[in-house]
Amino acid sequence: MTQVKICGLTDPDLVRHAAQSGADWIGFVFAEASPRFVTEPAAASLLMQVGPARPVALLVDPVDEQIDRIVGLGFPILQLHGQETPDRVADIKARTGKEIWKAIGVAEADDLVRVGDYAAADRLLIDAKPPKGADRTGGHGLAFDWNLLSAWTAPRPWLLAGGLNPGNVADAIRLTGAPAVDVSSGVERRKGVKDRDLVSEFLSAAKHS
Ligand SMILES: O=C(O)c1ccccc1N[C@@H]1O[C@H](COP(=O)(O)O)[C@@H](O)[C@H]1O
Repeated sequence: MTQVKICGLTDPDLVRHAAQSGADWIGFVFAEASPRFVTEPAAASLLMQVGPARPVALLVDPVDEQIDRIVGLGFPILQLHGQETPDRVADIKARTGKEIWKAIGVAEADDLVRVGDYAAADRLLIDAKPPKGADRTGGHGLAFDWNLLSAWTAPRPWLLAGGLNPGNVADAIRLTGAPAVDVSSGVERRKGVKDRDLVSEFLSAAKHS
């Protein structure tokens, strides 16, 4: 069954709802430019609501001090969504011993070549590139051309992200063979505010495809 991450939750009821509805992972965004930003104290309290889902800390080019604080909160998984190099990802893996995900922005076939360099990442998150001049590296609700993945062999476990929603996630899984998917904007009616029904619909569509 396809695994699902719901990312960018800020409300304890929604965290409980996503977990009880079958989300495998729940993501918390520690990037201040994001409309889904959570402070570390807020995250500490949201973490108590994740139930059987696994929490993921989304970080953008984090310094060591931030990493240490986030690990101290109890996050078992760090999603690196900035310009982290393969060496920096390896450093963070060695420093924390935690499960590390590395997001890769894709717009053309060449973008997939460099994923092989990220040998220290436990999982790759294949996402659309942000629009030019954007103030943040993800969470724009934009998809890339999924056909780029149809003949791609992933070097390690991976998730598909970027512009997914309840209406397109089944097609995306069918076309790309993604074993796991990640959504943020596609389960919101207002930017940064998750919608219970859309979260349920997304989980149902992804899990039944
Ligand atoms: O969600 C954000 O605001 C965000 C900010 C900075 C980096 C990444 C962010 N979100 C991640 O972007 C992808 C795709 O999101 P969307 O579904 O297209 O809105 C996803 O991995 C989010 O975790």
